[in-house]
Amino acid sequence: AALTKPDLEGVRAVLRTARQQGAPGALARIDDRDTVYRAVTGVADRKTGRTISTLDRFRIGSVTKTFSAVVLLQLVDEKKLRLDTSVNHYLPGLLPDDGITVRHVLSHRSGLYDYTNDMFARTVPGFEAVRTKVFTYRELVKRSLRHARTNRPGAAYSYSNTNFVVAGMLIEKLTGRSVQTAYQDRIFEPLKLRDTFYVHPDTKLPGRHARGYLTPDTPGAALVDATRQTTSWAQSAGSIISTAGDLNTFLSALLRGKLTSAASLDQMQRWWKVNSNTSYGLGLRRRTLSCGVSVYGHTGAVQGYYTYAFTSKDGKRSLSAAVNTSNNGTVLNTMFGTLESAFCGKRAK
Ligand SMILES: CC1(C)S[C@@H]2[C@H](NC(=O)CCCC[C@H](NC(=O)C[NH3+])C(=O)[O-])C(=O)N2[C@H]1C(=O)[O-]
Repeated sequence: AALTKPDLEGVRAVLRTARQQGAPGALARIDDRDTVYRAVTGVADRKTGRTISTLDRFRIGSVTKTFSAVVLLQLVDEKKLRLDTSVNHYLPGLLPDDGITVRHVLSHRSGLYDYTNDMFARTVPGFEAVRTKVFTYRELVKRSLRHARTNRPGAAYSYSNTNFVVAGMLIEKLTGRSVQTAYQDRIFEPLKLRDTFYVHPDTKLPGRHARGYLTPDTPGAALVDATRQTTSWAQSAGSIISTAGDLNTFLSALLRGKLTSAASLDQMQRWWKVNSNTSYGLGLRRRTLSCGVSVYGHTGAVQGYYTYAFTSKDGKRSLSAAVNTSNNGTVLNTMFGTLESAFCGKRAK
């Protein structure tokens, strides 16, 4: 059934609320077939007061995981990788359990502990300790393996950044090139995502961008400008920089079958139930909204930025929304409302 018209006023109201709840700036862009809707409120830069724009680039956090999953599914299409084969077959000796397969990793069912739990237990000290650090993939996996696994391979969903660090290692091993080259050659270039970059370990966001502000754990404490960081703690799990428009192009192309075979897109959508309205496939989330419409994409949380990037089943309507703050659960929850307004339209009065 055709979607009801997006409720742009509803999106604007959500962004205003997010700003009242502590986001310096908020933006949203809906691409609905050939119609573009834009909404912004607040500032990209608290010092200069520059108004935020949907043209501003920002860190997309774990929306990066969908890009990494797409590259690996393209390698499946090229017969270089099998989803139900052990990770250790491709990366001998990496993991302590040969039973962990590529599919377990991409669906957060490997049981590998999330090293960021330790790293960011205390938000600002944790961030300051790593913001200029450069980690190897192996160092990050090693941090994870200091802990017991959360579940037997395949037995349960347990979100872990470690899984998409392993995904990055698989990409580099199987292509013989960096993940930056893989993203650029396989996704950014073909889709002409001119505002999308993987610059790790450079700390700067290229060109026009929103500055990101980390909310400290202490209520009322001043925001911390977190814009400059290597994001080396994240890499193939969370280091891509993009814009709302490019993310909409990416997710629409993905769901319209432009990036992988139909068989691989089906594999990405073999859903594991996370809670009553959310399921996870392979680097892809499905959210079922109050109006019964399901949307497909990912969310992201990286110091200074929250992102929602989702598209309809046929890829014809996409919404990306972002705020330039993080560690503010109220704002993260409020921003879910952009999905409701974009895909469910005006609430029936
Ligand atoms: C599951 C999530 C929300 S968390 C996960 C990943 N981001 C991280 O793991 C970083 C978490 C620390 C970020 C930091 N928080 C703290 O330090 C809290 N002590 C902040 O808010 O800036 C990402 O992105 N994912 C989101 C996702 O997939 O939606």
